[in-house]
Amino acid sequence: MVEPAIKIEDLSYIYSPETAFAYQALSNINLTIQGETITAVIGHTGSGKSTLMQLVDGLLIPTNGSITVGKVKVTPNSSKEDFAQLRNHVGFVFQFPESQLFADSVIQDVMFGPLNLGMSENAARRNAKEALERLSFPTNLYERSPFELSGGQMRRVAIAGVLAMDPKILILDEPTAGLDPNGRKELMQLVQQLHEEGKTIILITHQMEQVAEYADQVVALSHGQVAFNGSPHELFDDQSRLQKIGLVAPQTVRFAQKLQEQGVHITKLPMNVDELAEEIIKVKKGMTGYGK
Ligand SMILES: Nc1ncnc2c1ncn2[C@@H]1O[C@H](COP(=O)(O)OP(=O)(O)OP(=O)(O)O)[C@@H](O)[C@H]1O
Repeated sequence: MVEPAIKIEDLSYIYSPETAFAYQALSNINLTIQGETITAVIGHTGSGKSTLMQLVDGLLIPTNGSITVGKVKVTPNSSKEDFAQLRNHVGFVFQFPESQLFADSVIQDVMFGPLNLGMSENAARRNAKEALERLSFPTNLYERSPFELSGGQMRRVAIAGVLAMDPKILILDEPTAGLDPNGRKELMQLVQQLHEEGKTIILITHQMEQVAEYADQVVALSHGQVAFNGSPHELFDDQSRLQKIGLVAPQTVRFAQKLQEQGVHITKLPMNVDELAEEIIKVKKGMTGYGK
């Protein structure tokens, strides 16, 4: 059994506390995220997803409660070193991470994080090359300015910069935003591959298709609280709960539910197109059918 990667207990966060602008963004969050899983964090705009993930990455200090990642536990009274340790375990790929590229060359940009962690020049270069290779980034572009690259290539360089630090946990904030369909598919294949290599992945997303297809666990936030925590199947199976949190099931699920309304027996809610096709083939072969 894999250890929990992240344990969040009674976590609250208030922006600008004790001022006229004080705003409670998170209240009493209790969550466990298992290691080596893909967890989707979803919820309406302003529900608190980014705030929660910045806390998990040690970029914000909790107002109350605690976050434990491996042997590191941070509370409102933890030291700067504790927060720095948390950041060593967790890599955060921000939305549109390419906007944070800055170095003169691709390789220099990707080496920045490892060097910052105190690695030697050689070790940082090795890690950077490995990360770029893993992202199938062309070697002949390593010395190119990141600003001369295409949008998809820039995104890869930015992600490589985080991977080069080899974090056990990887948070990706809307990683496919702004990419074309091919770019989206390639990026999600990479996410799947990193997961298979043992990384714990947290995906902040508004795309229910991604949740259904890739997530093992889904955490839905609503107004700074956990409104749902379970499997995608459990989430999409309960239409009234979905409506209450303001979410819409992915098309494959809605299609199957429409068939169910017509009396067609569906053996399993399909989480992707392949599973939907399987269900339709079963109906066609008469293995299932009306009301069976
Ligand atoms: N620096 C800040 N100061 C004050 N309030 C903030 C700050 N950052 C975020 N908030 C507020 O906290 C709440 C949660 O914001 P957060 O960015 O975590 O939501 P989100 O779910 O990530 O939204 P989105 O999907 O739009 O990215 C929102 O009401 C937001 O306006």
